[in-house]
Amino acid sequence: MSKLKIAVQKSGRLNEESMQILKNIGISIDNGKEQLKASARNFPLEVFYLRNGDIPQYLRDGVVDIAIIGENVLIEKGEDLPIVERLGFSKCKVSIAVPKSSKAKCLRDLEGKRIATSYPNTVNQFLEKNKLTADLHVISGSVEIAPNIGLADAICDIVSSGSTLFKNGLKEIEVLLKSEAVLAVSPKISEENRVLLDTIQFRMRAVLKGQNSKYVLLNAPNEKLAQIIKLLPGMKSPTVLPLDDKGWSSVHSVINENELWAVIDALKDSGAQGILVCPIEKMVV
Ligand SMILES: Nc1ncnc2c1ncn2[C@@H]1O[C@H](COP(=O)(O)OP(=O)(O)OP(=O)(O)O)[C@@H](O)[C@H]1O
Ligand SMILES: O=P(O)(O)OC[C@H]1O[C@H](OP(=O)(O)OP(=O)(O)O)[C@H](O)[C@@H]1O
Ligand SMILES: [Mg+2]
Repeated sequence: MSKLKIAVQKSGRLNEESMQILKNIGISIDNGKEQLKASARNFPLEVFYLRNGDIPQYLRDGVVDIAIIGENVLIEKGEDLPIVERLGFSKCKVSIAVPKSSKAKCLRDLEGKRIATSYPNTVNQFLEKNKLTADLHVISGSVEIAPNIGLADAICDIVSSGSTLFKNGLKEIEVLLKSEAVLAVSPKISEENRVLLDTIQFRMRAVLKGQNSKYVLLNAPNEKLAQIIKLLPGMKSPTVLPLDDKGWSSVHSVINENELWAVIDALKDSGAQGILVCPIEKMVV
């Protein structure tokens, strides 16, 4: 029987959450991180532990069928590779920053200047689009130090909380792209393995949808029910059950996490009491 081959980052920021997603979709991996390759016990899946930056080439060559990878790395090295799922973690930006004392306020002020980066293709594409030229210095890490040691006038690197920029006396002047972990696919995946991928994607969507939603239970006086139900769309419509206390009902529904607090405020204003919010593990719609 054919096995689906998935690449995950061997170690680093993506590893833990990538393995957690596989666990959440019910796949248990024999612990073989040291072996660089491991098999799933209960699904036809092989896990390859690789460097994030090497994964686009492995996908292109068909060495692996799918991968959990930073979108920024795909934009830098694998724009030809399709993304089939956005996984919602490792969110970051790729930005241009300059020393706080610099007069440069936007990309235009960097014409002819030196930019240090680990993302040369991303920077070059952006410069070309804006009809600018700059002198790129490609370095593989600790990019934020480059202006302080006189190597560059600006940098282009990953920004998340902004604390690395702050600690190095830099300010962001341009966001080139926003990134998160994604599921990417090899153009060489076989038909047989695509069927396995469909199963993985179905399960991942159920987990992601669950993570973005909350199960809400509340008590409401019956005369306020109509108003309260209007605030709660639910998966189909809210469940309404009578309470032992005559004149009261229990209302159950599902709410998107982004809207949660606004809806709770409205529910309270409409007379809802005893509001409980519970996590949802999986949600199949
Ligand atoms: N500070 C951050 N906050 C959020 N996400 C980040 C941050 N830094 C990196 N990432 C994301 O996590 C991915 C992996 O980053 P990490 O630093 O672990 O590895 P890397 O050095 O880019 O890759 P490699 O595995 O090739 O060594 C990045 O490609 C990016 O998508
Ligand atoms: O805005 P912040 O929250 O400070 O995050 C940004 C920093 O995080 C990443 O480095 P990382 O810690 O992964 O180290 P690395 O350069 O060794 O990969 C990235 O290269 C930035 O330096
Ligand atoms: Mg890093």
